[in-house]
Amino acid sequence: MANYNPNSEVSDDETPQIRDYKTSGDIEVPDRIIDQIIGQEEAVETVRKAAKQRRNVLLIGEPGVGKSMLAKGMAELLPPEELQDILVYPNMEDNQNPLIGVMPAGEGKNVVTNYKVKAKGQEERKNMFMIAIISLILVIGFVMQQFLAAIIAAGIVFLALQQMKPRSTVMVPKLLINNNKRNMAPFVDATGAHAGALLGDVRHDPYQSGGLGTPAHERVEAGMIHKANKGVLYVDEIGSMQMKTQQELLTAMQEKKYQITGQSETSSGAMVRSQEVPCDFVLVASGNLHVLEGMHPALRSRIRGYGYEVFMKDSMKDTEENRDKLVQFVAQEVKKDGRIPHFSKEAVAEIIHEAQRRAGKKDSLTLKLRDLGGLVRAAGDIAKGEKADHVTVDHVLNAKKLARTLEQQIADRYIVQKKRYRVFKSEGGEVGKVNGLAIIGDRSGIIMPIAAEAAPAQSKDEGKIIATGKLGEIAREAVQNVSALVKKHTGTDISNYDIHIQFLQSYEGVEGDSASVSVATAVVSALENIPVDQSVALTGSLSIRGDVLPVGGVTGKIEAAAEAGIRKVLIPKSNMEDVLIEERYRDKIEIVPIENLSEVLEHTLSGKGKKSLMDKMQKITDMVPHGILQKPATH
Ligand SMILES: Nc1ncnc2c1ncn2[C@@H]1O[C@H](COP(=O)(O)OP(=O)(O)OP(=O)(O)O)[C@@H](O)[C@H]1O
Repeated sequence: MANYNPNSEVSDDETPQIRDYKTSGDIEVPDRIIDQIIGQEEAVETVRKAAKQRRNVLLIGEPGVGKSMLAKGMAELLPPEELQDILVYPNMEDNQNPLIGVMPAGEGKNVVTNYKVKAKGQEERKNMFMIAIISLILVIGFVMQQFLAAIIAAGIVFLALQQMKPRSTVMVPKLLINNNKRNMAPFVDATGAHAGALLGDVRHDPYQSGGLGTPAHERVEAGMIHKANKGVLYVDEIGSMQMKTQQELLTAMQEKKYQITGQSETSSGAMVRSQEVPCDFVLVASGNLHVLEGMHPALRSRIRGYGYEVFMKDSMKDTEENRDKLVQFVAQEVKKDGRIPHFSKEAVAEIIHEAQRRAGKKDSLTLKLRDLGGLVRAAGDIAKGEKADHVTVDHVLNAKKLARTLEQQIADRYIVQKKRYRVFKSEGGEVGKVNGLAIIGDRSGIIMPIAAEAAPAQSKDEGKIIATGKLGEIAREAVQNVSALVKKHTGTDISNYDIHIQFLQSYEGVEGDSASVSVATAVVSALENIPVDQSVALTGSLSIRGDVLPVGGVTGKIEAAAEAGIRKVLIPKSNMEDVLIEERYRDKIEIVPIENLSEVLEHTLSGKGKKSLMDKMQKITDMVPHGILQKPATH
């Protein structure tokens, strides 16, 4: 693995020497979608196997990691020679039950053409007959010098024949599924489709009686399950599909054929029901883990029993081989976009650097490639706007500033607003108030100020923990965890107090489980009446033993703290290797690794009372060397 230090500026010798190329334009992009999928080797392998055996697949994973790409790739692997055309014929015996014809792809069009020729011939013969009769009447009338009578008689005969003229006996079938000239099995994305679009429908006809209406067979519309016959039917977020529709989907999957009927009960289409229409598709369902909750159990068990379930990766190891794949990814995205210039080698390296940052953990590269593709396009647009020959590092850096996600923009606004209204401070000391850190969305950090107040318990039996809002549960848990520690080591019994916890102006989308260390600090400060240094912000999850456990999104949190003017940030020691903050923040903020609550208090508490509390704790630590409150490390 090349010694690529992401925390330093990209320079020549740090640029991954992955391939001999000048710009991404020199990189070959594979033709097949399946070969373009990066970092999901197991999933690709499974899909290859599933395609061979025509098995259904359930893909579970984060958004934008390549689920729909895999489904498309699978369609490419299915044999196109099996494709069929499907025709709907009128049923002379039962108009409401149109007949279905299936033939190899390409033949359907010829059949319809033959029928049209026949129908046209029949129509022409009928018209000739009518013209002959009318001409005869007119000739006889003229010969008998009865002009008016002849014209009237011709008119009456014309109308009578028109009225009596039987409907053409040759009714042209409708080409329901046309696979003519298709060189790949169909890929049909049925995400969010309603029942009619998915299962087929029969259109309403207001003139259904009296012979004026459109024949039933012409009103039959194929559903996506039929269009996906011999190909792939892809349904993302399958759990949000109505249960009844999922049930019907399962039936179609098992039977491999499904009758088409009008989906609306009040429509005349509901009276029509076609013969069974083939729908021999492979289902590729996808979504995140929550999707399983909304999934019909029988459908899930069908896939489990007769198919494959795949959990997609959201990051890959940071190896030279995998960085190579990201080079290919950049080339692919540029080619797919078709309008932006190619990337210089250094600009590609900057994208790889961003992939490392976005992975949020040590030695990893993100596989949330839809988002990374967004950065590629944004940088490309900037370069194109400047009429540059290729995209440079500066273009990528500018794109990172400009193409901020919604969550990043919300996070920025939060910082500005909270600063303006002084919801948090970045200097001085305050009792019971802590600058916690949280993440919104994927990786955007925000300051989440937490305030605690301790008052003697109102109830005689036991004090209460009063914490409201979405994060209340986390606060209660954190206080419960810390209560044993506090009692044992400071002598203060939390149960004698009512503890109020408030997340100041917290945002609903915040992931809060990493706030427990901050909550505990706020509570200790409030109970002991010792101020907390407001130039410090912290994140970490607290165990009941007082250990600080790792959390997610440390890079985003540290950057948010630096942005907010905080000078020191405490993060779990085990997260240190996940830190990949941008160069511009490096001198602004000190990052301190913490392992236990003692260290947290050592770095956060300030002023009067701190020394005596720490001394008290130190004594106990000396007595219990491997206890919960270990000796604070010196940093
Ligand atoms: N593993 C990957 N390899 C290459 N490109 C990828 C990969 N994952 C995502 N992409 C890029 O991101 C785009 C979106 O990916 P895709 O639609 O397959 O994601 P998804 O997992 O289906 O997401 P969602 O569930 O939100 O639809 C792709 O068109 C491709 O440009």
